[in-house]
Amino acid sequence: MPRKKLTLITGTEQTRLTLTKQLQEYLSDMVTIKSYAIDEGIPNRVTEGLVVLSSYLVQEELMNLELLGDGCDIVVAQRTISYDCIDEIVLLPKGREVLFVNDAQASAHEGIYILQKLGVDYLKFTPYFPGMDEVKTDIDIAITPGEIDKVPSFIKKIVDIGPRIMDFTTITKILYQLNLLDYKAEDLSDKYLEKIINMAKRLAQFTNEIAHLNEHLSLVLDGLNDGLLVYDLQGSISVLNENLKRMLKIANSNPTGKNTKEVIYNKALLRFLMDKSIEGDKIFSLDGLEILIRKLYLSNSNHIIATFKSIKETMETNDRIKQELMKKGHYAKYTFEDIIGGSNKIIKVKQIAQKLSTTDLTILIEGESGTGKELFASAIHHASKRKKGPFLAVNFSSLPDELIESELFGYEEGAFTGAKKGGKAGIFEEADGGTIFLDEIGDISMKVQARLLRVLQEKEVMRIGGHHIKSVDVRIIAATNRDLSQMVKEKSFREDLYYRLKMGYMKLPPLRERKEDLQLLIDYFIKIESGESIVIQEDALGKLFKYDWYGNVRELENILSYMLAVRENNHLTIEDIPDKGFFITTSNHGKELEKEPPPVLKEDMVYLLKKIYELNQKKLLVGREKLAEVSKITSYPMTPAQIRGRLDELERLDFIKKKRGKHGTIVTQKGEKYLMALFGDELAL
Ligand SMILES: Nc1ncnc2c1ncn2[C@@H]1O[C@H](COP(=O)(O)OP(=O)(O)OP(=O)(O)O)[C@@H](O)[C@H]1O
Repeated sequence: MPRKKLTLITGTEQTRLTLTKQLQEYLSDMVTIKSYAIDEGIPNRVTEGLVVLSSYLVQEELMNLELLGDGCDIVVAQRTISYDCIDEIVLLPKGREVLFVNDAQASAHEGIYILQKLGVDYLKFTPYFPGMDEVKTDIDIAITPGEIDKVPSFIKKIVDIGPRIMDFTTITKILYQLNLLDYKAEDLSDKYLEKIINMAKRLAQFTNEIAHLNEHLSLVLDGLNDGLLVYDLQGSISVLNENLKRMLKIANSNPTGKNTKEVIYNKALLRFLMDKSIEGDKIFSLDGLEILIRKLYLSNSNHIIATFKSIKETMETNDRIKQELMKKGHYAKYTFEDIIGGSNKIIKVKQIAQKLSTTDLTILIEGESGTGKELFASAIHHASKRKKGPFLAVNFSSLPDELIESELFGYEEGAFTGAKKGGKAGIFEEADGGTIFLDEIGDISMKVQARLLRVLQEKEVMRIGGHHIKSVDVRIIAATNRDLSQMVKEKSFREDLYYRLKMGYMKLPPLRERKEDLQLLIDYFIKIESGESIVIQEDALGKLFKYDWYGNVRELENILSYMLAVRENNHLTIEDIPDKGFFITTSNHGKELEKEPPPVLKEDMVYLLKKIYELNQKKLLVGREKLAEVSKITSYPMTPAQIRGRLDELERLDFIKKKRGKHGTIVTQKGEKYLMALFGDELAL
C-alpha cells in the first residue's frame, strides 16, 4: 500500500508539536505527516490531500490568506484536555476559585466548558485572556493549557495542563478520511482504553493515599487535648475531633458534612462561630465546663477553624509546667554552637571541652562568675553519649546543708518532720543515665563533701532515713568561682574530693582577658534579643571595650539588655550605656575573701566558736546560758555577760550568726572554714 499523506496546520508551534505527536502515535507506520504553524509561517499553498486544522480560527485565517486549495479534504479538530494532565486538577480543593488562562476569550471559555464536561465542576472558574478589561486579583491559582506566558503575575501556583489534544471523534474522522478506520479501529480503542485505565488507576491511587492521609490526620486530631472544629462559611463541618465530640456530648455519630446547627444547640455559641465579623477568643459554658473558644478564619480556603480549650485543664497544665520549670534545667539548653568567641583562649577551652565530652570523666570547671561555666557543662552533656539522659543542675550557694542533702540524696517517708509522704528521690536518682552539674561546689560544707565523696567512690546512693542502697550511673560536672586548690591547702575543701572531681579540668578565661570576643558577643546578644536591624555605634563600642567586665559575659548580657531597653531608635549610642554604678567594679568576691588574711582569735574565742559549731552539729539550741554552763568545766569559764561580748565580736567577724528561734546561734561558712583551717578533719568527725 503506498504511504498516505496528511498535512497538519495549527496556530502555534507548541500546538503543532503536541498534535503531531498525537497523530504519530496512531499513524506513523502508514502515513507521512507534514505539519505547519501559522506563527512559524506556511511556505506553500496546500492544494490537495487530507488537511487537519487545529481549530476553526485556524481555518478562517487560512481562508483569508488563501492558503487552502479547493481540492483539500479538511478535518477541523475538536480538542479536549489531555488525560495525562488531569491529576493535578483533581487534587485542587472543592470550591476553590481558579483562573482559566488561554490566549483568547473564546478559547478560555471553551477550556472551562471542556473541564466541566469532564466532571471538574467543583472548582469556581474565572476565564482569563490577554487584554481583558477587569481582572480578579484575589485568586492565586491558574490553570492553563500551555499558555504559561499569559498567566498574570499575581498568581502563586500555575497548573499547566499542556496544549489540548484532539478528541476521540476527530481521530476517528481522520482515520475514516484516510480509509484506515477498519484497519485501525481496534488499535484506536485499545489506546484510548489504556489511557482511561491509566488515569483511573492514578486516581484510585490518589484516593487511597488521601484516605490513608485522612486516617492519619484524624488520629492526630483525635489525639489533641483540645476540641477542634473546621467548617465553611455556610456551617458545613469538615472536621470535628473526638475531644470536641466529648465536650458537645455527641455520641457515636459522624458529624462530617453536617451543619454546625445540627450539632451545636447553644445559640450564643453558634452566633459566635458563624458570624465572620466576630473575631478573637471567647469563653462559653458548655455543660457546666468553662471553655475558651478561639476562632481563626482561613481566607484562602474560606474555612474557619475553632479550637475549644477547657479552662480548668489549661490552668492545671500551666501549674504543672511551672512546677517542672522550677526544678532548674531538666534538659541541657546549650550546645557548643551557643558558645560565642573567636579568641585563642576561648577556642582552646572549647577544644578541651569537646575532647572531654567524648569521655565519661568527672570534670571540674573553674572560672569567675558569668564566664559560662553552666553553658560549657550543658554543651558537654549535649555532645556526650549521655545526651538523651537528663541534665540536672544544682546551685549550692545559699542552700542550707539539710536542704542540700535532701535535694541530692532524697529521703524516705518520715525521715524528718515535714518529709513528704512516700519519700522523695534525690537528684542523683533522678539524673540516672545523665549528667549532674554541681554549681558553686566550693560552697558546700565538710559534711556534704564527705557524703558526695562517698557517692562518687561507690556510685551508690542511700536516701536520708533509708536502708536501701541504689546504684546510680551519673556523670558529675562541678563548677566553682573559687580557687579550690587554695581551699585544699587551707583544709576547707577535702583533698580527696578535689582530685575525684578534677579528673577532667577546664579553666574559663575571664572576659577582660579576651576582649577581642566583645564584638562577636555584642552582635550575638543584640541579634538574639532584638533581631539584626539594631547596630551599635563606634564610640559606644569603644567605651564598652574599656570596661573590665568583672561580671563577665553575664554582665555584658545585662548591660546590653539595658541599652536595648532605653535606646531611642535602631542605634545603640554612648548615651544608652548605664552609669558607672551599674557595672561590677571588683573581681569576684569569693576570691577576694580567700585573699584576706584570717583574723587571729584569742583561745577563748576559738573555744567558743568550736563549741557553737559542735552544738550546731548535734542540732542543740545554742544560747548564752548554755554556753556559760558548758564553759564552767573548761579552762575558759565565762559568764553569760562575757559570752555576749565575745559573741558580738564573732558576729562582727562574720563567723557566727545570732538567730532567734529554735537554733539560736549558728556558725557561718566563713566560721566553719576558719575552724577547718585550725582543726582539719577532726572537726568533721
Ligand atoms: N561564650 C559565651 N557565648 C554566649 N553566651 C555566653 C558565653 N559565656 C557566657 N554566656 C552567657 O552568659 C550567661 C552566664 O553564663 P553561665 O550561667 O554559664 O555562667 P557561670 O560561669 O555558670 O556563672 P555563675 O558562676 O555565676 O553561675 C548566660 O546567659 C550564658 O548563656
